[in-house]
Amino acid sequence: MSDVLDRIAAYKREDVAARKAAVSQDAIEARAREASPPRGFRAALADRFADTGRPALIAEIKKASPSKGLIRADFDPPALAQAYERGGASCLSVLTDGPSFQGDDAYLTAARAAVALPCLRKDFLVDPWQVAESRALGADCILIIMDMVDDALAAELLAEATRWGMDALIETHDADEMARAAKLVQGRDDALIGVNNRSLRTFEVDLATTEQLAALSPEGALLVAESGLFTPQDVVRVTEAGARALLVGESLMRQADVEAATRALLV
Ligand SMILES: O=P(O)(O)OC[C@@H](O)[C@@H](O)c1c[nH]c2ccccc12
Repeated sequence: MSDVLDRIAAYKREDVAARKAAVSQDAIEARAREASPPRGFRAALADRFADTGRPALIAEIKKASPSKGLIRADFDPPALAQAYERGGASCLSVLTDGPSFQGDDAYLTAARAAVALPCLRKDFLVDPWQVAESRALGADCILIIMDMVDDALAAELLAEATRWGMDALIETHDADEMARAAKLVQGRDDALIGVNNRSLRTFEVDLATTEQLAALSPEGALLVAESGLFTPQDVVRVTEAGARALLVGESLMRQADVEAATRALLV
């Protein structure tokens, strides 16, 4: 049965094939080497938690989504990046997928240039070529969605991220994916593991997902609670479950005053 994630994987593979045909591995690596050096993404999250005892925020720049349609019409990535930075975010996440999220590679580059924060390229990675491409765009961290890759591809993406000095957020949604993620990061002390509270197949959101999977997260991994966080009470709930960082998009993107909303979520 074909659902949203399968459809995204199919068009992503086509898109990447076209991009690779236009820009070789050598050419994309040359661009990656010229990019602004990586800002420590995981380190920024870990430092914030160590300093404050409170979870760090990864604030997401997201114009639209397949589940919600248009989220924010007034969309200026550099201005949003600065509002998030002033409001207390530790890192940014920028959607670059066009077809499903109305994102753009240029949004990542423009947002990152406007702030000092480390940035996650939020996209669907199905080929190691995209890791060098992400670095060439300035990304400090990539996303590995366990539901979208097999173990071998996940390991390749992670190794590429490490080779380029980037972090990788390894996203899980069920116990099987968490077990695969744990195996993937075995022996590493820099693991960054996300629990997506939203199913990318049904769009159902349940914060209990973080509570259930946190207990299965490997020792030493920095746990990120992703999606569906709207109130300070939601933040308390996932923090008590073990999350050390939060990935939040919609609830902040819907506010007129993004800086104030960011501050208010973190009280
Ligand atoms: O807008 P929300 O519910 O705060 O969610 C943000 C983020 O977690 C969500 O955009 C997301 C999590 N994992 C993803 C993978 C692909 C695209 C998007 C996502």
